Amino acid sequence: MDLIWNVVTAGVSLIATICVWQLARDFLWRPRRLLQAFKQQGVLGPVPRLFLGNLDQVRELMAVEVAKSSTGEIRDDNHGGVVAKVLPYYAAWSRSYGQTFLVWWGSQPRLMISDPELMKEVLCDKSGSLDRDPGQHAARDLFGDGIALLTMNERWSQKRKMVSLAFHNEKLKLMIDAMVACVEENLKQWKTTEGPVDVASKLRGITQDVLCRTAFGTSYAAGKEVFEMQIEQQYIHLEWQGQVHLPGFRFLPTSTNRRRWTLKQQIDSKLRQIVVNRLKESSVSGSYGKDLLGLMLAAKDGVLDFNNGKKLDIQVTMQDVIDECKTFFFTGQETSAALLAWTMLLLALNPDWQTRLRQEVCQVCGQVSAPNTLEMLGNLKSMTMVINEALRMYPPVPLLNRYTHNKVKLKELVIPKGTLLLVPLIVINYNEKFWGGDAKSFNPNRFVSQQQRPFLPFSVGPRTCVGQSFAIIETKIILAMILRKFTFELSETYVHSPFQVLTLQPKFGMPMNLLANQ
Ligand code: HEM
Repeated sequence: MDLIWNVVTAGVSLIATICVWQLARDFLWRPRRLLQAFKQQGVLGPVPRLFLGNLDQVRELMAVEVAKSSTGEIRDDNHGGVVAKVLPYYAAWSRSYGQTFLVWWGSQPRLMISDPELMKEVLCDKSGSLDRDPGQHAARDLFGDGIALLTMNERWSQKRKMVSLAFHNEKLKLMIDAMVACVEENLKQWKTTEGPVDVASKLRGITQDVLCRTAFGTSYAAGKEVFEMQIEQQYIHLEWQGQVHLPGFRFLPTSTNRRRWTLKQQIDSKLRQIVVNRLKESSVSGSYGKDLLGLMLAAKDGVLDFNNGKKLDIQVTMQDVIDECKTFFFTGQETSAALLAWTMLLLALNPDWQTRLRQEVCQVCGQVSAPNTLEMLGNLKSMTMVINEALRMYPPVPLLNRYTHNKVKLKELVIPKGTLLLVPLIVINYNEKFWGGDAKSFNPNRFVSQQQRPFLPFSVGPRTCVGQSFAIIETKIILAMILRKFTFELSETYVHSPFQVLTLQPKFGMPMNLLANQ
């Protein structure tokens, strides 16, 4: 008995010693060593506190910004405070520590990089040293092992090739009619008589429906529950981001973890059902279909041909298909819905541009109800300028990150392994050096001609957005059809609070008054 007791005591003591040693290493020695290494290179930042790092200060700065939001704030069309609202800690600490500074998320060092040259160097890296953060467990619930979270290995590269096939221009052309029909149906539900309408949530409904029909060939009803659960996952991810977790915490049966596991299991099961339905349909029709889901199933069966007799070098499993479905269910609609909502805000605040765009749509479309060819969409020149200006002022993905898997040298700066590099796309969009003295104001004319400026709303380099063309086509169709049908004004109740969950959302929705056009 004594022997067993002694063995158990020794085991427990050993585990406790290892835990204490790991905690001391992660929260004391390593931060001290890294702080010193950065300081010697002239990189400074706010003083981190034991255990939390700068997290409580970040949370406090964000709460202050949200509390400042008011109904009258944006009426003068001055968007100067957007960076401070979206990244309050950037606004506060770049003033004291410069463009490149260090913050601590618990024991993780995060290096803010806002010099455009360095940003591009980071995003274009193909060595594999700068890649996805392996610690994003809550984000993994959302994307699974889909391409958005895989590190840039051969598997990622092959899968990326596979999904990119679904978004070639030839494929996109075939989606246009389905998009138009879907938007038409959705806009019938938009009422002009019921007071302010939250266009942000309505737009999300449209982009979700468009994605279900065009990429997955399924009804909105089949996808709706998945979207709702993904929104919940997104908020869990946000909560997770604001906390420090001890190693192994994600395996404990806390209420949040139990909810995470349930959501994951339910989403997997709903998506599996969509896939099984397609398999049943294909056994009758003899084809998987040419949309994203069809291509993935063809790849799973090894019959996907890259048009030149080449097949995928990797094996695609059912779980791979489900994980890519998760990735595209999320990335394929949240971002476009955000872009549309911010574009509508800017057009509501600038009625002259709203009228100009409406006239352009009528002129380009003539008798047809919507721009339904790539040519027509290309002819919407003023709309392209307005969309670019919205992407500049309210980028749906305002902040990117890359994790250093090895020690990395960027210009003169040596960055230790295990640092998260923060790349705030939104910051360069308001830099007067590139955009002139009116960078804080809405001025689509700045996009009349192509100029060499750092403008990266869809990122750059190997991980650039695969859905960019799909997003632009969809945005133009939806906006054109709304403009034809309605004139819109911002409601008095609108509270301006751009807020990053994963994408940039209006925190309190976007209520607008809709007036039916004659
Ligand atoms: C206005 C709309 C959109 C914006 C602003 C946007 C922006 C971005 C950005 C900035 C990235 C790069 C992330 C990084 O470098 O870490 C990205 C990646 C991605 N986007 Fe988009 N996106 C949009 C729409 C879409 C749509 C409609 C789809 C799909 C139909 C999509 C699918 C993806 C995927 C799968 C990735 C991950 C690519 C990879 O990691 O290899 N996006 N997007």
